[in-house]
Amino acid sequence: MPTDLILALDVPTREEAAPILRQLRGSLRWVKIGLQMFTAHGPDYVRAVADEGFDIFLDLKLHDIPNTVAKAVESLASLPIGMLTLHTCGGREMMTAADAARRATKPGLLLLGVTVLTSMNAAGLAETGVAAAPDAQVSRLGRLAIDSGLRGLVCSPLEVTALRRELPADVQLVTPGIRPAGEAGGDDQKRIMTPAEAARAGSSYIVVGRPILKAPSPAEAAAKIMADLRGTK
Ligand SMILES: O=c1ccn([C@@H]2O[C@H](COP(=O)(O)O)[C@@H](O)[C@H]2O)c(=O)[nH]1
Repeated sequence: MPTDLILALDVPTREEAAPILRQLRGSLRWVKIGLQMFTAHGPDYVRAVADEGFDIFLDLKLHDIPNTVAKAVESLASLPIGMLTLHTCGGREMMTAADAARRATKPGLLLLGVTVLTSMNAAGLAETGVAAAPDAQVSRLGRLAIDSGLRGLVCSPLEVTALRRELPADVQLVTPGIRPAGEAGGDDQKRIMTPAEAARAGSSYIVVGRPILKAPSPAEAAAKIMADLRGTK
């Protein structure tokens, strides 16, 4: 399957998001609504963006005790979402409970396990008590997630080649940490690749926020990234 683009809609207001969505309607399928927009505008905003014709990736990165996460999945099941994230470091019991709730309430939902945030490097991991290198920790958490019933992961594109060797072929690998050539550095993302590199590595989807949102023309920036993705297939 060709790699597809997901726009991370990380802006403060609906008014700021509206012209960006208007420009991308018809060319872009997936929009990621994350903590910034969800905490400000809530479930109604998810419904509103879906009503505009976009598929929704709800990136809430759930991480709590198993019962609480399972109940959150049940509550979110009434929303028009196609993907939802939880943190794999919540452990096997939490992921199994979340997946059981998904099967019972919204079987078509793809639950994605966030492995190691793309803003973390080895030094950052070590500060949290994780001695493993990021790629080793991603492999460990990725295998645990798939073993717990999940069919998709969020990781850096740098880890995709190794995960493709280790995991079943149908596992969806969603990769933020994308920076177009010449745009690397100067922000919080640490484990990065260009769109074309991520596609060649085997990402199912790439997630891009600021390189599109802060571009003089978000529509042109997104079109360029989509052309880069098509050029790799
Ligand atoms: O490990 C992760 C998990 C999620 N994200 C999210 O992706 C986007 C990336 O946005 P950029 O502006 O392109 O950096 C953002 O919404 C993050 O919450 C991630 O970056 N890394």
